[in-house]
Amino acid sequence: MQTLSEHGCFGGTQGFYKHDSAVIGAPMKFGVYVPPQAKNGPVPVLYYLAGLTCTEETFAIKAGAQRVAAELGLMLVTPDTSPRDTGIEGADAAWDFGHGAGFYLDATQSPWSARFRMESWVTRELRELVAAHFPARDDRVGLFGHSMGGHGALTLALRHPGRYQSVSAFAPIAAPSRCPWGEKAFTGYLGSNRADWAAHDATELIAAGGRLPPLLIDQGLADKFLAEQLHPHLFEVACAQAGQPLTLRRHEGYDHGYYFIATFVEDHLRHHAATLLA
Ligand SMILES: N[C@@H](CCC(=O)N[C@@H](CSC=O)C(=O)NCC(=O)O)C(=O)O
Repeated sequence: MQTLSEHGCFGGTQGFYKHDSAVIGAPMKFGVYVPPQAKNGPVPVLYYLAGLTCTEETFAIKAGAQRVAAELGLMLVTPDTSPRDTGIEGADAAWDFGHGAGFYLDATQSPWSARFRMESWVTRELRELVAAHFPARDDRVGLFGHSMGGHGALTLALRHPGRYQSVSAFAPIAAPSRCPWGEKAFTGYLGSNRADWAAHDATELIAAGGRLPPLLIDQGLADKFLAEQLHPHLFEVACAQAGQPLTLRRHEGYDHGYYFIATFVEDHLRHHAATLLA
């Protein structure tokens, strides 16, 4: 593991790192905020999965989460959103597919399947790396994310029961099989058989019996992607029918960006802390 940079932040350290990923077969970057409490022993860890076009730096720079993470004693881990510089033809052709748009799944379709293995990287390899190199409690791990990363948080927690003790999302792509972003990504990464998509669709996974810890989701009502891409109402119905506890908060005047996330990020950290620090 290579340290790219480290910065003092609210008594802890915000760092950015790179390692040679075996599952992806290429270097991968990630950020870690280590709170001051980690000087006294391992602390709970909260993974944040970012959205389309973002990097491992976006949340660390824009969300302003470190102050509350330092108060609560939570480590924050921010993975990059895809492999980079893969050389795969078409990987830079669009902002919603390929580089910066890994969708937190392991692609099954060539040529993407050779490198785009974000699910294995985030849930297994990166987690083992963080547990080995940072004062992290691997038995107290939460997961949240935004948009594509909100989809990732919901689906990875559903696909790996018991691995994440707390889950939340900002404006997640909540029914990806039924929106243009998800249809494009799933066709490219998983193929055109829609039956294969359900295992990566949070709404379908809940309907099929998947369960999560009580969920917090925030959604801005001035979000330009809400009507066409996000479909939280479909996820809400699936949760209600399944008895999945969900607090879905809709906020007038908030769009899809990081001003929205910065406004509500403290609530999400406290939601996770209530479980991870209990
Ligand atoms: N380039 C796009 C806008 C891309 C965008 O809005 N990305 C979102 C995530 S969208 C879903 O995953 C984001 O988080 N961007 C980073 C930011 O700093 O806001 C366009 O042209 O509309």
